[in-house]
Amino acid sequence: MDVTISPGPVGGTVSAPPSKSYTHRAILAAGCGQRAVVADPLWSADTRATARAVEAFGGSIERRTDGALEIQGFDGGPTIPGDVIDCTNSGTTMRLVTAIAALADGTTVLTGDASLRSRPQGPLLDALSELGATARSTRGNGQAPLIVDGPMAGGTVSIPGDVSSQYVTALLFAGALTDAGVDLRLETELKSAPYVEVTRELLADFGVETRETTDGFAVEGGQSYRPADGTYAVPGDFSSISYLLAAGAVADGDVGGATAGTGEGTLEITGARPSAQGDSAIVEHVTEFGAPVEWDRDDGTLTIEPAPLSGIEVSVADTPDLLPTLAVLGAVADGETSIVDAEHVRYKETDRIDAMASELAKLGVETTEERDSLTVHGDESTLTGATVDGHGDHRIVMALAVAALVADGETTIRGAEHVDVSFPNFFDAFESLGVVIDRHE
Ligand SMILES: O=C(O)C1=C[C@@H](OP(=O)(O)O)[C@@H](O)[C@H](O)C1
Ligand SMILES: C=C(OP(=O)(O)O)C(=O)O
Repeated sequence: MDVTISPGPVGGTVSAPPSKSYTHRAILAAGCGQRAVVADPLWSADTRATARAVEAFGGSIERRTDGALEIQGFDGGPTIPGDVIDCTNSGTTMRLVTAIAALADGTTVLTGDASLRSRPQGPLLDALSELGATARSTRGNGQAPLIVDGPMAGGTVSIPGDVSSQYVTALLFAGALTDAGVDLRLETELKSAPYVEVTRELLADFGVETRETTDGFAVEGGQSYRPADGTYAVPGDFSSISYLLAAGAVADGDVGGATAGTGEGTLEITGARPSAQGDSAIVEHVTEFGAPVEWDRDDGTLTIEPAPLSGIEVSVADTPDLLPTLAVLGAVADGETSIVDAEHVRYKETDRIDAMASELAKLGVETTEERDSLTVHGDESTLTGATVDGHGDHRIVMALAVAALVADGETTIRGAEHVDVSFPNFFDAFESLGVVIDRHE
C-alpha cells in the first residue's frame, strides 16, 4: 500500500498503542510458565510472530474479544517445533526465541524475511554454544536461517554490548530456565540499555529474579515464570508515541515554515503512563526542540501544541528507535540537529541512518551521515512534498508521515503497510487527528 498525505494541522485526542517490547516479553514469559493472561497487548505483525513461536514450543494462545491473550504455557520445557519458526520481520522475536530454542532437547530452525535474514545474530549464537547448546547460521555468516540444538546447561559467557541489547534479554529469559543459570559479562559498553531494564522489570513481574553484576547481568537457573496475580497489563508504547508527539510539535497548519507556532491544534495523547521504556525520553527531546510537552504521569496523558523548533544535539545510545523521529524534528527545526552514538541504528529493519538521509534528501532536506551519527541541516521552509520510500521499515514510514504534515505539497510514501509491525492503526490515528490521507496501491 502507498499513502498520499496532504500537509495540514493536527488536533484532538488519540490513544497510544500498547508497547511492542513489553508485549513480546509478556507473551514469551507467559509461554515459559503455566498459565497467564496478557491484558492490553499490542497485536501486530511482530508480536504475532512471538505468539506463533510460543505455540510452536507447545503453548497455546487464545485472543479474547477484549483483546487480552489467554496463554497456556509450555511450563519451562519447550517441545521441538513441528516446523521452521518464521520470525518474519521481528528482531526481538528471533533473538528471544533462539535462546528459548536452546532449552529444547532437539533441533529448532528459525528464519525470517529478507530484512531479518540480514541482521546480526552471531554473538548470540556464539554465546548459546558456549553455554552448552549448538547454535549456528546455515550460511555461516552469523545471520538467519539459524539452527539451534539444545538443551544448554548455562554457565558464564561473554558477549559484546554494542550490537544489540536483545542478546542480553534473550540470555536472561532463557537463563532462568537452565540448570546452572547464566552469568553474562559484557565485553563492550551496553547500547539500548533501557531495554534490558524493561526485561528485568517484566521478569520480576513474572517472579524471575535477575541481578546486575560488576560487568554485566546474572540470572539464577531453576526459576519459574509466574505473574503475581495471573494477569499482566501492557503499558503504552513510547516509540509509537514519538510520532504522535512529533506530529503535535510540527503540524501547525502552515506550509513552508513562515508562521510556525500559531497554536492551531492541541494534541492530547492518552495511555502514556511512565514505565522503564527509554524512549519516553522523547518527551524531553521534543521540549528541548522548543515545543513544551505537558505530561500528567498519573493519568498517563501528554499534551502538546506546535511551536517554532530549533536544532539540538541528542544521543540515541539508549534510544535507537527514536532516530527517525528525531531526524524529522531536526528537518523541521531551524539550524543543525546532531543525532549521535547511533551506529547500532544501522542494524535494524533497515540501515535507518542511511534510509533517513536518502528519504529526507528527496524532501529537500540536507543531512550529513557518518558511521555513528546523522546531522540534519533543518529549516521547515525547505520541506517539499515528494514520493518517498518506506524501505520496508515501519519506523521510516511513520517518521516520513510526520514530515509530510509540513511539506509543501503532497507526499506519497511507498510501502506504508509496514506500520503493521508496531502500530497497525497508525494511519487511522492520524486521520482521527484531522490528517488527510489517500491510501492506494
Ligand atoms: O528489546 C527490545 O524490545 C528492543 C530493543 C532494541 O533493539 P537493540 O537492543 O537491538 O538495539 C530496539 O531497537 C528494538 O526496537 C526493541
Ligand atoms: C528494531 C525494532 O524491532 P526489532 O529489533 O524487534 O525488529 C523496532 O521496532 O524498531
